[in-house]
Amino acid sequence: MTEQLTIAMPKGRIFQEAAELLRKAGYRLPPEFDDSRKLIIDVEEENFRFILSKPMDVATYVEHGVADLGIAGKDVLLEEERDVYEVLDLKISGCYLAVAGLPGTKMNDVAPKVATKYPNVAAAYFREQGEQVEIIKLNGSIELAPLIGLSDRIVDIVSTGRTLKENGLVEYETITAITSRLIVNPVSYRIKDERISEIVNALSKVI
Ligand SMILES: Nc1ncnc2c1ncn2[C@@H]1O[C@H](COP(=O)(O)OP(=O)(O)OP(=O)(O)O)[C@@H](O)[C@H]1O
Ligand SMILES: O=P(O)(O)OC[C@H]1O[C@H](OP(=O)(O)OP(=O)(O)O)[C@H](O)[C@@H]1O
Repeated sequence: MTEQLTIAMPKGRIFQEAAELLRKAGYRLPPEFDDSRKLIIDVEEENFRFILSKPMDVATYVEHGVADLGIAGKDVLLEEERDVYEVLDLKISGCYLAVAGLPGTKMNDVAPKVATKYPNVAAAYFREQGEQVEIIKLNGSIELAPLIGLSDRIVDIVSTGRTLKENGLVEYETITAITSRLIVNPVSYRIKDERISEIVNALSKVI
């Protein structure tokens, strides 16, 4: 009997693409994967336990070792800097992080404000540019901030660009490209190396 692997999956946008990739790699996932409110799904045949968490929390479960593996957006990994190994770029859920704002505007000379869901990434980016900014943490609808005068700029995810366009905002700088990654708990990586290598190899072939 092979040892069980616990895999933290992000609910939301990444989930379907990640499930599709696992299926392509030859893993048989039950119908619950397609339509269920369950947060733990055991797949006995593969000896997998899937836990379904918020995307921002995947790396937390993996760092603490309650999940051996996880699938997380690079944006989350940059923001949280968890103690996990990033072993594979799954090349799914592609998007990028950018600085945006109202067109034809300059950042305020005194204490310019930047609204974002990614305060660490944004602070590091502006520090590297030698610009002192005040970071305002928001949890969503980031594009609202410059429209309503809360901030001069935002740092947010852009995918199709539709949200920026429909809100009359423009992109000023691209920070970095984002895809989803396979992450591993460092202890699991040592003690469950065979099973983990197996899944990494299977996924590598279908990326
Ligand atoms: N257009 C996009 N907007 C946001 N995230 C995207 C986009 N495209 C791909 N992603 C990836 O999906 C992840 C976020 O997924 P999702 O939007 O389902 O979660 P969330 O932001 O926690 O959602 P919620 O709005 O429920 O809090 C990001 O970490 C990123 O890697
Ligand atoms: O370039 P686009 O394809 O328009 O995608 C980018 C938008 O999608 C995300 O928001 P989400 O839909 O997750 O809502 P949120 O603002 O509540 O986080 C992101 O924060 C942008 O607002």
